[in-house]
Amino acid sequence: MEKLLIEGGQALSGSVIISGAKNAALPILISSILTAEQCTYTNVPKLQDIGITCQLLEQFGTEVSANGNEVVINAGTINSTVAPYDLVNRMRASILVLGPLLARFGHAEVSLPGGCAIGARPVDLHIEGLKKLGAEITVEAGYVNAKVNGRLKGNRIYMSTVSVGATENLMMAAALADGTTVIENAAREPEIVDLANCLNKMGAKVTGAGSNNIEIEGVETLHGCEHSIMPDRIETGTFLVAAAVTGGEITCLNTDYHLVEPVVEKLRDANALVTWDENSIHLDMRGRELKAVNIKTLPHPGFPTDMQAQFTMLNVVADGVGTITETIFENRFMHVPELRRMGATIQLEGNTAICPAKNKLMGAQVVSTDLRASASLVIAGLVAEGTTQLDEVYHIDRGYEEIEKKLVGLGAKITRIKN
Ligand SMILES: CC(=O)N[C@H]1[C@@H](OP(=O)(O)OP(=O)(O)OC[C@H]2O[C@@H](n3ccc(=O)[nH]c3=O)[C@H](O)[C@@H]2O)O[C@H](CO)[C@@H](O)[C@@H]1O
Ligand SMILES: C=C(OP(=O)(O)O)C(=O)O
Repeated sequence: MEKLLIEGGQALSGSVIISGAKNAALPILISSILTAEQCTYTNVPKLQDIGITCQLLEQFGTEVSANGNEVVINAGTINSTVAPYDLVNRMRASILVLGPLLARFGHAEVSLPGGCAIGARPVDLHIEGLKKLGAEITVEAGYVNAKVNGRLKGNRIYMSTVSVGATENLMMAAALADGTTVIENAAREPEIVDLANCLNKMGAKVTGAGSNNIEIEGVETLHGCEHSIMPDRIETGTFLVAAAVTGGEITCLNTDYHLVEPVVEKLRDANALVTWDENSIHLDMRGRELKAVNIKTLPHPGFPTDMQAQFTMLNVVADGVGTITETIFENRFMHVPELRRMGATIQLEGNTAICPAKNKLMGAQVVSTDLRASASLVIAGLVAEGTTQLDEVYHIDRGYEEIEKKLVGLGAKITRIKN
């Protein structure tokens, strides 16, 4: 198992290039299933989850070639519509293959992803939505078996809970359906907009992405495309928080302020000086006292749950009382016991984490439990006195491209130990 060793005490300083967004790249790579023509994607982050997605696509018979941050996929050669448990259980977003496989081939057999460290994460909305489009679906022996006679049929789908993944799955399925689909109470995340833009380049007719009513006029076939993945707003936010917490000064390049507005607002509440231009964001915390903030996670454009752990960590070392309420996932405070091992005082009351006062952290051996929990522990290691050993770093490799290389470039002392 690989570990990260982090020597605390360096203020981050300099520029960092932000990678393409994991959460946009996953559905977009999967959308290649919808066409028999070649699709070329650029600015794809080199991440463990991208590797698993490529393996999953290859398992269907798709031809995939990756060169740096470019991935070329030809799904004209698909000869299987089965997504097996051993790949799906390594990455929950694998469930996104269900809609595209069903829409193009009329059948799909996809393992249920199951829960993960942050919550039960059911897929009922994906299944109910596809049924509304005319699919016959049964769940047996841990697999979702879906089929349709002929094409899926466009319909009105009201989502009782705002779900990013279900919105994406249904958008992709509806793109090849017969007739028009309207997804009401759709998720509004920027990654949904990136997927819609990519689908439209393939000849789909999607309007309203980014609002809570998305309309998809189905077409008979889609064609290949070239698409550059949007910047990762969560990676951007994570570097900004790391710079704020260490009292540093950084510029995030190849990103977009509009993607991280809710995060930047909270950094300003925390007393950071933040400025931006068209594709960079600058944060300066030198000589400024970090202040605790109050946050409630919400679907976009609210504050993103994927930045909750990093801000919980910020509150641990900030002046004043900070309160963080998690409303999206029922178990997303796995970082709290690990932060406590480093000296953090955090009270957990239901779905709220209260940091009553400023703490001084000491390096310790801690363990990654999930992707963003790991990010918060890396940030903790950057400010703690002494050395922090972060175990099970594969979690962080799911979502941060070359994390230690980027941090070292900003002056951090961090090394990876490969056993
Ligand atoms: C690959 C990807 O893009 N992952 C993101 C995506 O996950 P994901 O798409 O899995 O998250 P959802 O938006 O679907 O989940 C939101 C809430 O809806 C619930 N739910 C979801 C589907 C369903 O069928 N039934 C149901 O009850 C979930 O348990 C959760 O409580 O959005 C989350 C919320 O912004 C982010 O934290 C993840 O980083
Ligand atoms: C929860 C996350 O991802 P996933 O949905 O892939 O587990 C995340 O990116 O923070």
